[in-house]
Amino acid sequence: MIVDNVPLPVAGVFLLCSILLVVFQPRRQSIPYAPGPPSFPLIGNIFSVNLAQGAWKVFTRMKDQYGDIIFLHGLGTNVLVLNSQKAVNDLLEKNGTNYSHRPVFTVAGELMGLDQSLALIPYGKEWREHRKLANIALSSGSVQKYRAIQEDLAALLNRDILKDPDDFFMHVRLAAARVVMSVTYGFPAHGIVEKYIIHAEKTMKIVTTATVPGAYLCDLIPFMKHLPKWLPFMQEAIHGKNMIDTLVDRPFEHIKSQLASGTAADSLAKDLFAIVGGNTESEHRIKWILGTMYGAGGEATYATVLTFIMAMALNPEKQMKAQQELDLVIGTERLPTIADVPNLPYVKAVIKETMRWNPAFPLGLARRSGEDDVYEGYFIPKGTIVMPNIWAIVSESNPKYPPQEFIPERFLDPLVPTIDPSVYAFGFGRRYCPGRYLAENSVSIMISTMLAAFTISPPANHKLEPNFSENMISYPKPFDCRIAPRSEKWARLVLQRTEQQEMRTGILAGTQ
Ligand code: HEM
Repeated sequence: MIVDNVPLPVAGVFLLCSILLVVFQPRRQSIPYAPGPPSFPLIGNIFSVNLAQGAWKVFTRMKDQYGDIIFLHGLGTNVLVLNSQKAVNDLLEKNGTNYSHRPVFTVAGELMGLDQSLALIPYGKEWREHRKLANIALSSGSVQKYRAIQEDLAALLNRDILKDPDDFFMHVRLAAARVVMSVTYGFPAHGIVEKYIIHAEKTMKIVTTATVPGAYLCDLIPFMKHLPKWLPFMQEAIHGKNMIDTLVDRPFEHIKSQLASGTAADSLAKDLFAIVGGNTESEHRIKWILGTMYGAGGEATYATVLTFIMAMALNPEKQMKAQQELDLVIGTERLPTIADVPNLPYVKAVIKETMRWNPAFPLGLARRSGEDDVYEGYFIPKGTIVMPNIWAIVSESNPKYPPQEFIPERFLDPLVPTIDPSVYAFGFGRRYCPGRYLAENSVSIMISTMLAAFTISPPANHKLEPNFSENMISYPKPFDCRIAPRSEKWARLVLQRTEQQEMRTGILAGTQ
C-alpha cells in the first residue's frame, strides 16, 4: 500500500476519520461474514495480506483453513476472495447483475481519469454502450480479418529472435504491442508507432500498480483527494493522468487524420467509426474504447508468451514432442499459420498448459458488489471488493497431475479431464475479456511458429528457476535461456518469410 508518500500527521487525521466512520456506521444484521484471518479492533484483518504482492498464493494456502470464500475487512473496506470455480460461477456468472461492478479507485479512476476506460467504467448504461461496440469489433468473426497481420507480426518476432536471441524479452514485448497497435489503429509496425509503444509501456506500469485494490491510502479514504496538489501521491496522480491522456489522445488524433485522408488501413478504429459515425459523444467513446484495447491488450499477451519460453527452457521433452507433431502435420517447408492450430492437439495442449501454469491475471480483475447479498449462509455487504482467485482454481483443476508441474498431457487425458483455461484465464460473466479471440490467435501463432523454428534451452552455466513477478499481471522475472534455430533450413525459412511479407505488403517497412 502506498502510504509512505503521505505526511504522517495527514495520514493520521484521515485514519482517525475513517475509524470513526467504521465505528459509527449502522450495524448490519446478525448473519455472519465468511471466515478469514484473525481480526483486530477497528483495523479488522485487511492488513493481514498484502493485496498488491502475490496475494493469490497466500489466499490459496488459506483455503485449507477458511474454505472457498475468505472475508477481509478494515477501515471501511470489505474484500471477499473466491477460492473455487464454484464460488466464482455462483457469484460472478450466475449473479452478474450484482457482481459486475468494478471497485472504485479514487486515484486511478477519478484522479487519473481511468474511470472512462471500458475496464473500469462502472457497470451500467455507459459500460453497456462501450461493451457492445467492443464485442462487435472483437467478435470471433470480426477478428478473422486480422489473422494475416498476426501471422506477419509473429514472423517478424521470429526474425528478431533469430538475429538477437538474447534480447527475447524485448522482442516479445514489442511483438505483443505491435499486434494490438496494428489491430486497434491499423498502424504499421515501425516508425512513430515505436514511440507510442514505449509511452504505452511506461503508462501501463503506472496503471497496473494503481489499479490494485487499496494501492493508495486515498482509495480507502476517498476524501484525501481534496488534499493539496503538492503531496507526493497527488503528484503521482497528476503525472498518471498526463500519461494516460497522451496514451489515449495521440494515436487517436493520428488515426482520425488517416481516416479523413482515406489512408487508414483495416482496424478496430475504422470499424468503430463505420458503426457509430462521428458526433462528439461517440468520438469520445471510440477514443476510450481504442485506448483501453491498446492498453489492456498487450501486457497479458506478452506475459503469456514469456511464460511459454520459460516453460520450454525447463521442459525440453515437452518441447520436442510438440515439434514432432508440427513436423508431422505441417512438414518442414513452412511456418504454421493460425488455421493450422486446430490440427495440432499437442501444441494446443502446450498453449493451454502455459495459460494454466502461470495465468497472466492470477487474481483476475477485481469486482465490486452492487447490493447486500447472502451466499452459503454468509453476509456480503454492498460495496465489497470481490476477487476471483484464478490461482486457486488452477490448483484445484485436476488432482491427478500436480498443479505446479508443466504437463500438457493433462489436457489430453480423456479419463480425468482438466478444466480448459478459457474457462478462467479471460475472466468471468458479463465482464469477460472482450479481446479473448484476438488474444488466443496472437498467443497461438507466436507460440506455434517459435516451436517450429527454434529450440529453447536452459542457460548453459546455471540452473533456471521459475520465478514470476507478483503484480496484478504476472510475468516471468528476467531470466536467461538459449534460443537457437532448429536448423540452418529453419533459419532461412524465417528470413524468407519476413522478406516475402515486406515485399508483399510494405506493412513492416515503416511507411507513415
Ligand atoms: C492472453 C491475453 C489476455 C488475457 C489472459 C486477458 C485476460 C483478461 C481478464 C482476466 C480480464 C478481466 C475480466 C473479468 O473481470 O472477469 C480481462 C478484461 C479485459 N480485457 Fe483482456 N486479456 C487478454 C488480452 C486482451 C486483448 C488482446 C484485449 C483487447 C484487444 C483485451 C481487452 C480487455 C478489456 C477491454 C477488458 C475489460 C472488460 C470489461 O471490464 O468489461 N484483453 N482480460
